[in-house]
Amino acid sequence: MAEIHLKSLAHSYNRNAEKPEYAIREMDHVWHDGGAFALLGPSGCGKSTLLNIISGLLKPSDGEVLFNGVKVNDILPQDRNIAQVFQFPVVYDTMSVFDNLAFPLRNMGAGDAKIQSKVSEIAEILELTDVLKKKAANLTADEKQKVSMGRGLVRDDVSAILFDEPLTVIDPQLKWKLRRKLKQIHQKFKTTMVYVTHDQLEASTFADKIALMYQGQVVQFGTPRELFEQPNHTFVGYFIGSPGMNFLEVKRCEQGVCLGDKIFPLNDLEKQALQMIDSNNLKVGIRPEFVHVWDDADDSAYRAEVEFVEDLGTYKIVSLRLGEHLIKARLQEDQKVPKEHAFISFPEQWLMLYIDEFLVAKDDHNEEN
Ligand SMILES: Nc1ncnc2c1ncn2[C@@H]1O[C@H](COP(=O)(O)OP(=O)(O)OP(=O)(O)O)[C@@H](O)[C@H]1O
Repeated sequence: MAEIHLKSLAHSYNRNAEKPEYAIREMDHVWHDGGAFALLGPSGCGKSTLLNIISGLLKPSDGEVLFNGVKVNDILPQDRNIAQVFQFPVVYDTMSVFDNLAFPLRNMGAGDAKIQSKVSEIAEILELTDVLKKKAANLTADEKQKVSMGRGLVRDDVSAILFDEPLTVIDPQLKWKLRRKLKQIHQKFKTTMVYVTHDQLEASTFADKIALMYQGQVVQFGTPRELFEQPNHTFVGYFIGSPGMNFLEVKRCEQGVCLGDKIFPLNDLEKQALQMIDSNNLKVGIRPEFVHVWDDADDSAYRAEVEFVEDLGTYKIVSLRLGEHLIKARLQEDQKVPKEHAFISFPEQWLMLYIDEFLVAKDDHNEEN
């Protein structure tokens, strides 16, 4: 197992072009030894590129990849001791399921007893025991992908296991089950695992920590809760949550920042940041879950017009018009649904200030990044 450090890493597929474009923009990132991580982000943000750089399928144009402090840039993929599971099954059709699973172990010279016990163990977890003797060619697509995953999981001496959207071809029912199984496997073997996905639910159920990528960089690395409660960039706010965070453009005013004639009070750190950074790109962000919706006026509440209500079964999302802004609020099942207008307020604790799209921390306890 290994700690994987990406040091001043950058990658361009057309580095020699007059104006090279960077799929990975310079970044530093550490995947700690033994963690279960998700690499989450929209299509084209650079997830697969990053994974292929770690496994060695791609050589970065700049920077270093370090495994436990040792530079591996020039080490071939097969010598990096990494297992990689791809989006589509990679199995040997002519071999039995047992032989497919045994393949990585035989390659490393494992003895028969070890092969037998590891293959049985992994087959049992992935519910492949009944098909061990079957030819891989005769399996369903789901089963083939389980075999592919099993081949990634069967060795316990790997530095890391990289999963590149491994559940794409899997039936939705089984997807959920396999995610739980992967989590169990991680808890049992504690191998460093990096799981690429563009699905936030998949990332949150699998990973202890999520690296959210945007335009070739990791913009936030934290627990699912940290990404939800304190998105450190407006993109994280938009991308995480369903629906995403509300952002309101605000202006500087004497007591803090203002939306029309309403003042959003700031704490000392936020005020300091506002003084230090000379920018008028100012936004406040609040999650729909934290917007309070009232029937009656109150000093701190804004009157907003109800535009529409979406009923999502166990909760409702109400869209409220406040001047030029459309604000979404999440109402619990038992909450009264406003008809034409409502009063909304934003609890200070959950109101975040963004300057030039970056969060101004409310306190000094910076999360490890
Ligand atoms: N082989 C390649 N040659 C040139 N450009 C590439 C190549 N592979 C990827 N790119 C570009 O690099 C950027 C990052 O792509 P990458 O596939 O890493 O993103 P991704 O986040 O994995 O996307 P997806 O979720 O759609 O797979 C994109 O702009 C893509 O067009």
